Parts: sequence; structure tokens; C-alpha cells
Amino acid sequence: MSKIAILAGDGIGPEVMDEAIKVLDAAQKKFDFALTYEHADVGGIAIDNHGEALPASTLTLCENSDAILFGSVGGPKWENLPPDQQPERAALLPLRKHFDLFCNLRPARVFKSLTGACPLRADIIKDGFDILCVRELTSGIYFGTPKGREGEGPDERAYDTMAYKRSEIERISRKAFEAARSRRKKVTSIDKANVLTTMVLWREVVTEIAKEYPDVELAHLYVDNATMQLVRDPHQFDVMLCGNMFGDIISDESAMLTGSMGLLASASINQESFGMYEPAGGSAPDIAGKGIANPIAQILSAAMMLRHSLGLDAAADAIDNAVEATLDKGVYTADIAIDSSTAVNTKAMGDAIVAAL
Ligand SMILES: NC(=O)C1=CN([C@@H]2O[C@H](COP(=O)(O)OP(=O)(O)OC[C@H]3O[C@@H](n4cnc5c(N)ncnc54)[C@H](O)[C@@H]3O)[C@@H](O)[C@H]2O)C=CC1
Ligand SMILES: CC(C)CC(=O)C(=O)O
Ligand SMILES: [Mg+2]
Repeated sequence: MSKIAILAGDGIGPEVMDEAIKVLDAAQKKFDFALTYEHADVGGIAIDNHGEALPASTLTLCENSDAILFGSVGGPKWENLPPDQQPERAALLPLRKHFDLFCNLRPARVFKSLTGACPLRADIIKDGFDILCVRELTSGIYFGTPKGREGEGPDERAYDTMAYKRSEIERISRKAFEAARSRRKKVTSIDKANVLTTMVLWREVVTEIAKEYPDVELAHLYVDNATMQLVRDPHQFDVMLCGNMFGDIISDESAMLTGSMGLLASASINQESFGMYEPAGGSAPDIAGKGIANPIAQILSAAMMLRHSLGLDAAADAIDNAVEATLDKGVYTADIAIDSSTAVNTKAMGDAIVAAL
């Protein structure tokens, strides 16, 4: 019996989480394993209910669980709080840091039946694409110190620090090369070594680690070129190895290439394979409460949880296949439907995936 901490969070989080739990329930019946769920507040809802974005009780629940299934946090209601009290900075980043979830895996591939939802020309995606963004998640500019704000008037200034330790680059690089070994054996490291000293070290260390993996090809790209190459020819990429901020940006871009932000799952894992599983997108305040969000990113994140933290590969594969079969049947939420009059809602998409499973 594995215990799952369910942190649905804000905006569309609870809506898509309900569907992921439905799919996990169906997978348990089919594959004969047992999960227990315990729900806790995180993010804006936790600020409203407990006065802080990451209550101690939520953190304790996560510590006592086998994995965390996370929705999303943040939204306009909490945007005017002091920055260090806002859901993203006071809950999401501390959770990642607390559990040392340095390895963020964000797989983006175009489903055959969704090539029409990809914003690229048909001739560019005729060969499809299958990219794994391996993003460093607990360091870089999101965590570097000092960060702050000082002075006033025209001299007022604000600053953040981008810093990486050699050991941090080494461990995420190894994850990228290991992942590439079971894929198409190519790592493209994304940096800005022509301008940033941190990225000079990044490139040096990635190049050194590559020597441990002579069977894997290594290429380096500056991030500006990489974002351009991604829309010019996504098929050229296998594993994209990125620091925290560049991976954040590249993964949103690759999500849209698959057809929608609502399709991109992610796993945030530590060295012991403990993980938090979360859609790559956010709380989507523009569609929250309407019941129309695409639950697939949350459902595929749940599948990643079964695979990476619970060793239930067959069940994870079955969920992946059920999602693909559902899309093949032409069941689309509004974000991926070419003809919006045929779009189904969040719940109907979840039901269709359960039926396919
Ligand atoms: N992991 C997390 O909890 C994250 C939280 N955020 C927070 O979420 C809030 C909104 O951020 P945005 O920049 O608007 O990014 P967002 O990812 O929430 O939304 C961007 C666009 O993608 C669409 N979208 C996202 N998920 C979707 C889904 N499942 N189905 C259909 N459409 C979907 C939204 O409707 C919106 O048009 C902010 O407070 C932000 O800080 C943003 C990213 C990650
Ligand atoms: C608070 C942000 C770092 C969350 C985000 O945009 C992400 O992880 O993709
Ligand atoms: Mg992001």
C-alpha cells in the first residue's frame, strides 16, 4: 500500500486532480495495487485557510508519503502579497528544495492525432518529435542568493543571482545522459556560455560528464538559438539538458508544440527517486472554475509517479496508452479541439481515459 500526498492547489488544480485520481483508481483495479490518498492545502488555498502557503501539516504529510501528486498554485488573488509570501515562492519552490527534487523531467511528444493542434507547419512536424527536457530544479537563478531590492527613485534596483555548483551540474548532467541512453542517445545542453559565467562552468562540466557516456552524442546550443531551433525543427532534439530558468521556458515552448500547455506532464525527483509529480503548466486562472481544463497533463503526471517512484511501469504504460487511444478516438478538450463545438469538458475527458483503460 503506497501513500500519496494529494496537493491540488489553486485554479484548475483541483479540477484536473479529480480526473487524475479517477484514472489512478481505475489503474489500481486493473493492475491490482493499492494507493491511499491524503489531501492537504497548498498555495493560495492554504494562505486562505491557514495563513501560509506551505503549512507545517502539509509538509509533514509529504514527508510521510511515498510520493506527492501536485496540481498547481498561484493566481491573481495572491499576486499582490509580498513576493516571499506568494504561493509560487512560499510553497512550490520550498517543496522542491526541501525534498532536493533537483531533476525535473518534462517529456514532450506530438501525438499522431494531435498534429493538427501543433502550431507548426505540417511539413515541419511530418516526422513528429519526441523530446525530453531534463531541467535542473533546485538551484540556478530561482534559488541563488543574494536576491533583493533596494534604494528608491531612479536608483531603485532589484537583483537575483544565477549560481551553479559543479556538483549540481554534474548530477543533473548524469540524469540527462542516463535518460538519453534509453532513448535516441543525444543530449543537447542549453546554455548562454557566451555571456554568463555560470554557463561557462555549466558547459565545461557537461562536457566532462559526457566522457562517462561515450555512446551518447553531446551538442551545445545557446538558449536563444535553442528556442528558435525548437520551432524550426523540433525533430532534431532528443534530450534537452537545461538549467532551472531555461528549462522552465523551453518546456512551455515544447508543451505548445505538442498542442497545448494542458498536455505536458512532469516528474520532479531526487536521488532516492522520491518525487513530486506536477503538470508543467500553472493554475490557468483564465479558464479556472469553468470545468474545461485539459486533465491530460495531470493524468500523465500521475502515470510518471507510478513509473518513477512506485515502480509500477505496466500501469504507467497503460495510462499513457489510454490517453493516446482517447485522443485517437477524437476526444478533445477545448484547448486541443480544432472545431471547438465538438470539445468535451474536463470530466468527460477523464471518463473517456478511464473507459480506454
Ligand atoms: N507549477 C505551478 O504551480 C505553476 C504555477 N504557475 C502560476 O499559475 C498562474 C498562472 O500562470 P500563467 O502564466 O497564466 O501560466 P499557466 O500555465 O497557468 O497558463 C498559461 C496558458 O495555458 C493554458 N493552460 C494551462 N494549463 C492548461 C490546461 N490544463 N488545459 C487547458 N489550458 C491550459 C491557460 O489557460 C493559459 O492560457 C500564476 O500565478 C503562475 O505563477 C505557473 C506555472 C507553474
Ligand atoms: C514558480 C515557477 C518556477 C513554476 C514554473 O513555472 C514551472 O515549474 O514550470
Ligand atoms: Mg513554468
